[in-house]
Amino acid sequence: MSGLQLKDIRKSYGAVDVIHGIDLEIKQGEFVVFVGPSGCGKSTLLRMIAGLEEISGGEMYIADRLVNDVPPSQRGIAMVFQSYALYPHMTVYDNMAFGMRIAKESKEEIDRRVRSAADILQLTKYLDRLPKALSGGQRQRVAIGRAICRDPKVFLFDEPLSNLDAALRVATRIEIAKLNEAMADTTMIYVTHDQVEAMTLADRIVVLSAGHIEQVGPPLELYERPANLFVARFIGSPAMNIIPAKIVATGAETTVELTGGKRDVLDIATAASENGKTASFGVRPEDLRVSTGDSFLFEGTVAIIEALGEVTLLYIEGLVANEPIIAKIPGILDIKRGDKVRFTADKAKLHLFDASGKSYRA
Ligand SMILES: Nc1ncnc2c1ncn2[C@@H]1O[C@H](COP(=O)(O)OP(=O)(O)OP(=O)(O)O)[C@@H](O)[C@H]1O
Repeated sequence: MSGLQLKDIRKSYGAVDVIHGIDLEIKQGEFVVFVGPSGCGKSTLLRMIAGLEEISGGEMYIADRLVNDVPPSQRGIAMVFQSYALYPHMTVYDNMAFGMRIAKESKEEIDRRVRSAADILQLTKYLDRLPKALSGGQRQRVAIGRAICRDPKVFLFDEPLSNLDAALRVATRIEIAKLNEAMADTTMIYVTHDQVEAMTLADRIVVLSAGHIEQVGPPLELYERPANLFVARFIGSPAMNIIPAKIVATGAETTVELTGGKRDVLDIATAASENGKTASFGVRPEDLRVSTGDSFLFEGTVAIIEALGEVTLLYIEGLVANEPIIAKIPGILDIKRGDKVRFTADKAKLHLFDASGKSYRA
């Protein structure tokens, strides 16, 4: 049984098209994270799944039932927002029980579900408290608990951790990961700006840009094999370094000439027709190593050093105009500002994209 199916889903506000035809199948029990730059349509898509926004075109199925015209309350979904929206005058217990009381569930069933949700979220000892006597993280857990009590088929999260401070974010993120394990049959869809949340929580990440899907896949697949420049730059922090290049030899391996004239051989196959074309050479900051020998990918002058103890970030100038190349090297380095440094990386970690941004590896 399919958890959720989106077929050519579209959204327009008047004459403005914001979602341009999304096709996506989400399995029951899967945890899917939507990421993308501000304004790409993540929230709009989530709100269409919830039934809070009308669908302008296409078909949406939840558990194999067409839901385009089904009201939110009958879709079997529960949504958790960044603002927890608890009732301030009600205890934690009553906040969690509220929806079930409206739905006229029996007292016993309400009690069973509230206590089970409180147990999963470690809220049992707070059940008699009012929201004002809870921390932000605890309040967000109550909001999640309230959603669990509805026993949804699909759980939607719209940046649920963005109002929490750093330590609480981590703790609540771990709670959500545990919740996902405890509710293995419940499909979860999660919108975030946070790379770590996306990478750690998702079974699959959906990268959106300007109302369409750029790539869908497990987090490490997107990290290791981005299908295009957009995904390469979006997944990973600091972002992948991109150096303009020209293809000068093709075949099972490809030789490129970087801006500045250095030639490198990549173990990426290209067709003869690609010879002479402009391309983008990519390497992640954490994949770069300082080279002491004659073999290196490129060299540049160190403009800024950020020594964080655990790692050192080197900002290298002289290769790409107005955009330093960043190297993230473990430990503390004996390198000074102004030093000329050569860098290398494993061949398997190098990326090459064509002029339209498509990866030659994919
Ligand atoms: N009611 C509306 N009328 C017109 N345009 C809208 C409306 N709501 C959203 N939009 C537009 O739709 C696009 C998608 O918005 P949406 O909020 O889904 O983006 P998002 O990816 O969630 O952004 P953010 O990360 O900033 O929350 C944006 O360009 C936005 O300006």
